[in-house]
Amino acid sequence: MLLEVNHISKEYRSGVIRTRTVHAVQDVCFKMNEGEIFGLIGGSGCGKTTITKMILGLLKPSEGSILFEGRDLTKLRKKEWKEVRRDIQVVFQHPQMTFNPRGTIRFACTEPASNYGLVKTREERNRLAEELMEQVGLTGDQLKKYPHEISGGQAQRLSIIRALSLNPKLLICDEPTSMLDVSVQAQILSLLKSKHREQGLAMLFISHDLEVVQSFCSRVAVMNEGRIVESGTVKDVFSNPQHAYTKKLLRSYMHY
Ligand SMILES: Nc1ncnc2c1ncn2[C@@H]1O[C@H](COP(=O)(O)OP(=O)(O)OP(=O)(O)O)[C@@H](O)[C@H]1O
Repeated sequence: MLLEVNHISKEYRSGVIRTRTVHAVQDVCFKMNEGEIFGLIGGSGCGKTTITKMILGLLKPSEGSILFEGRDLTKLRKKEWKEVRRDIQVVFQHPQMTFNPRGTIRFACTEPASNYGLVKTREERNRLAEELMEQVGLTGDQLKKYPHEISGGQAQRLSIIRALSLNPKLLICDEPTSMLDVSVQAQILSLLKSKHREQGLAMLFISHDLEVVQSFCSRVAVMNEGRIVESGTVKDVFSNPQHAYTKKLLRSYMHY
């Protein structure tokens, strides 16, 4: 088993005078096999990003455990996290935000591999940058540009390819195509699919785009108000939804 999310919950407390508790994630469980593409769907505010942040160690669950290859991520020390984070990479909705705005594309491409000492010399960095650019169909002269000077689709392709330069076992895709127009979406999905095939990459694919999830994922979990209300193979969930919320979600998608 690659990832086991066991009964995790997360509460946020906000407000100073009138404190308010938001139960963002409640008793969520799911498992992912090596090389699997697992979809997480649900409406806005249902807790998808909170789950992502907990898997990445950016937030600590209030309860529960997250096992990655059998290691409990909620108990790792900072130094141990650096090792694990090489195996768990993430692609966000807004790729530009993941790049340092003052660094060139050349710097952005090679930053993760440099941080892990995979490329050391200037020549190695340049070679890697050119290789990565080629893989996403960008030309060498774009290496001198800054992140804001390339298109959203180009930036997303780069953020994927640079995350994959570390050869991770799990890629978390948090709404990776929702800001892009349809033709660019297709390019991103085909890039992800080919990496899944070539590298046996597992993906946790978070999206509210049911069409994409249906064509891309093998299993899916449906979230509503912080809880998983239903999960199963994409085929079963989409053809025979059991929970009222799933039926409602699918009705708007395929006139169920
Ligand atoms: N830092 C925070 N403080 C207080 N409440 C928060 C915080 N972050 C998220 N929440 C609340 O927790 C709930 C879950 O948020 P989360 O961002 O995980 O949902 P989501 O499914 O990713 O939503 P979206 O699709 O809109 O990004 C929401 O009600 C949100 O308002």
